Amino acid sequence: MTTRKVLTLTLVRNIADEVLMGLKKRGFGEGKWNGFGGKVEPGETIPQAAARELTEECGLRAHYLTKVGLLDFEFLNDPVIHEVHVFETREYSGTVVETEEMSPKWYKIEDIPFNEMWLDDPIWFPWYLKGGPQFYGYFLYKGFDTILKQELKSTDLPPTTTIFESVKSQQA
Ligand SMILES: COc1nc(N)nc2c1ncn2[C@H]1C[C@H](O)[C@@H](COP(=O)(O)OP(=O)(O)OP(=O)(O)O)O1
Repeated sequence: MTTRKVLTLTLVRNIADEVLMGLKKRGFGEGKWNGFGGKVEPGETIPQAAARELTEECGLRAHYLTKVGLLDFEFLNDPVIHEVHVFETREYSGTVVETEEMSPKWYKIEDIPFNEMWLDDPIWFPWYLKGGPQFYGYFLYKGFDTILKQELKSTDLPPTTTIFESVKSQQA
């Protein structure tokens, strides 16, 4: 029987259209560049978890988060499926800082370090970058270096946005 671990992954874009990536310093995905995120804790909504993880991992507070996609990762002989909710923000406050978990760096789109990221990233990232409806992806991994099955499709859902009024009012 499988169980689902619900996780978030947030991509931050600046006015120069760069993407903030984080080099994971410990734990799952150590040594890989990724967006910012982690487990949804009891009592949190998924966007609240995404906002919290973003602040914990790179210091930024999102003014809003737009849900751009959903990714399911299954690992052969592992009953735990990673259900990863992917968000984007382009409005935030605070200063980018290195944390215990992540070393952040802005990347121009053409310089995103796909060869130092999860194998699935070069597959779905271009869908994210081109915009449009939310995407859905499924990846079956054998270990962490082989993808046995993959599916990526567009859904009919438009991107949905959660605005964090408390952050906005703190700015006023
Ligand atoms: C191969 O599967 C994955 N690919 C990609 N590109 N990203 C993934 C995959 N599986 C999970 N992720 C994302 C989702 C999260 O943003 C992180 C994992 O978060 P982490 O393990 O750090 O989350 P927590 O369990 O909350 O960890 P801490 O309690 O240590 O913060 O990677």
